Order: sequence, then structure tokens, then C-alpha cells
Amino acid sequence: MKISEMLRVYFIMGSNNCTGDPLEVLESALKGGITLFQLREKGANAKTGKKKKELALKMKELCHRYEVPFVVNDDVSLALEIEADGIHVGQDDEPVSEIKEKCPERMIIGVSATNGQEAVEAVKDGADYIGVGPIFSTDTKVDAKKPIGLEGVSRIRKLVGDIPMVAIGGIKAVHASDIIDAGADGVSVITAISAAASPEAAAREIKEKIGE
Ligand SMILES: Cc1ncc(COP(=O)(O)OP(=O)(O)O)c(N)n1
Ligand SMILES: Cc1ncsc1CCOP(=O)(O)O
Ligand SMILES: [Mg+2]
Repeated sequence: MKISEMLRVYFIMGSNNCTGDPLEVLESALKGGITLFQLREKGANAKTGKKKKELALKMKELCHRYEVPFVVNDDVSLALEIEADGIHVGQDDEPVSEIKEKCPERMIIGVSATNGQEAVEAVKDGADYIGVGPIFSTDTKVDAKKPIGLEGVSRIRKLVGDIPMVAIGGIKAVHASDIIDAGADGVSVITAISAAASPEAAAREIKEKIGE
């Protein structure tokens, strides 16, 4: 599958984003048709060390049962240790040049960009995809920058050519088609799926709105 297709419905979650069992939430989202998953352990209840590795391995196995690639946020060592399919890093994380030296070619490298300049740099550095945002305001990321809106998505698309690009931040199903029309290949969400009464139904709704 092409990376641009993997990005259609990109679900991100850590154990702190759901009240119940994160594996149950993930399996429900997989049944609803998510196309990529990222483990992002942050916040007070986030698992660390051995517990994080155990959760990551279980999540990777679950994703693979549904033929969905598994990405680790921030933690390059963990991604390598458990042979994840990808790693996602932001502007304050390990630089892409260092990651490329350590990681096998098959590993997908995603980079966050909050503006056009960061997006262009990420492409130059050799990112396989970029995650742009926040698009709308969000309570999920405490250090989120100012929202760039749909206009920001169109502007960045014009600057970066055809690199696979996903939009993130405050996105709900109702926004999905506008975000694709603005030039993103997909939408990335945390709350819209992890906090839904039915993650399966929430994922399916986003997928339908994207039209795939
Ligand atoms: C797909 C995607 N896009 C952006 C981000 C944000 O990454 P980053 O800026 O490193 O912030 P944290 O997620 O680490 O708080 C992401 N994780 N995924
Ligand atoms: C990780 C991240 N990066 C930019 S905004 C954001 C949080 C997205 O979470 P939500 O979908 O709940 O707004
Ligand atoms: Mg990060």
C-alpha cells in the first residue's frame, strides 16, 4: 500500500487517551477501518519502560492482524527494538538525519510541521510523510501551536509538492472531506476515535466521509 493511502484514517492513541482498555479501543478502531495507527504515550497515566514495550508489542500484533501498519511516536529506540513499521517525530524530537542512520529503509519516517518552512525542511531531510497542524484548536496536545486552519493545509500542499501529507488537530468526522479537498491525503485523530462511545463507528464514519 502507498503511504498516501495509509494516511487516510490515521488513528493515534496512548493509554492516557482512553478510560478503558487501550487494546479494546484499538481493536474497535481497527474494525471500523483505520488505515494506520500510532502509539503516542504521553501524560500522567502514560506507560513507560517495560510496560510501554509490552503494550507496544501487543498493539503491533493487533494492528498486523488487521493488516494495518504500526507507528511509534517519539521513541526511536522502542521503534527499533520492537521492529515497528514506522516512527513519527516532531520538531523537538530526534532529527531525521540521525533516525535515517539507525533505522532500516523499510521503516516509515513521519515528521510534524506546524508551518510551511518546517514542512519544506522535513521534505528536504527525507521524511516519508508529513503531519501538518494543528488544523483546529485541540486540548489533546498541551504544547500545540496556533491552529493553521484549512487554508494552512492548502498553503503547505502548494509548497511541498506531492509528498504524502496528513492533517492533525481538533479534527472530527464533519471536517474530513474539507481537509481532503484542501490537499491532505488523510486525517489523523486522537479524540474523535478514542473518546467515542464506539471507536468502530467513529472510524467508519470518518472513512465514509473521506469517501473510501
Ligand atoms: C501524524 C502526526 N502528526 C503530528 C504529530 C505531532 O508530533 P509532535 O509535534 O512531535 O508532538 P507529539 O505528538 O510528540 O506531542 C503526531 N504525533 N503525529
Ligand atoms: C498530536 C497532535 N499534534 C498536533 S495536534 C495533536 C493532537 C491531536 O489530537 P485530537 O485529534 O484529539 O485533537
Ligand atoms: Mg514528538
